[in-house]
Amino acid sequence: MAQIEVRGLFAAYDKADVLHDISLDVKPGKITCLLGSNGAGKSTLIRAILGLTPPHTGKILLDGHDITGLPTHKIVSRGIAAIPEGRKMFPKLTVTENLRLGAFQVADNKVIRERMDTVFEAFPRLAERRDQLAGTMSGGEQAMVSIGRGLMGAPKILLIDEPSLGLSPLYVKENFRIIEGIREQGITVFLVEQNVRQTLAIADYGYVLSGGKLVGEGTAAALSSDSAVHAAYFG
Ligand SMILES: Nc1ncnc2c1ncn2[C@@H]1O[C@H](COP(=O)(O)OP(=O)(O)OP(=O)(O)O)[C@@H](O)[C@H]1O
Repeated sequence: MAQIEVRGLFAAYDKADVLHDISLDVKPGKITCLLGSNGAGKSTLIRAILGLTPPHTGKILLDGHDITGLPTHKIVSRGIAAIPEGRKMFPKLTVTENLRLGAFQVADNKVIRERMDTVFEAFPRLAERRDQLAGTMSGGEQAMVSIGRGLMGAPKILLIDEPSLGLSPLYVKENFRIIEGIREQGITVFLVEQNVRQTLAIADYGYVLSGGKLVGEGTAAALSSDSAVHAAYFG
């Protein structure tokens, strides 16, 4: 069974229709990607899953339970964490303080310390810079803080919105390697991206969104050799 099932979803902002009849599955322990160019509706789908932009038609199931229309805090408390586009963080707080905020619902300091140790193991650079103000870190390091903060909630599912945005190729490579490591920990990943080549190199399965509609899907290997995907994204 898929961990997230989206069925016949339509979503709109006021009168502007954005998503049309979206159905997709996010399988447990896999990296599922959603590829699409600017304005395709990728972030809107993440918002719909999180209950921030509830769909006007269609359903979203989490582990077989209907979560459509639930408030965001209830959805998040069922084990979904989201890493927003643009590495939103608190620039005047240290790395440790930013990470701590990712576990705000946890009262036990021992649990918090253990989770932080796990994050520092995954990101040795954050361990070295744990007392640095996050706003003074490089873009790639801020991306690590952002992913690390998501992991502090010990999610079952991580929704990641365009982690490669604005990063140098070296940092993109490093962050994508980290996302592969997240899958190795058994965490389900839904990765929304424009960077087709790098995304398909780590994903298991993918969907292609264009103008708010799904125009393709398949295994990462199949999508890599799909002529329509190539025409749309590789030029
Ligand atoms: N709050 C909003 N109110 C009205 N329209 C919106 C709002 N947010 C997004 N849109 C519109 O919805 C469409 C899809 O936007 P969305 O952010 O989901 O696309 P995206 O694929 O994530 O794009 P990008 O890669 O540029 O972030 C766009 O036409 C955008 O202008």
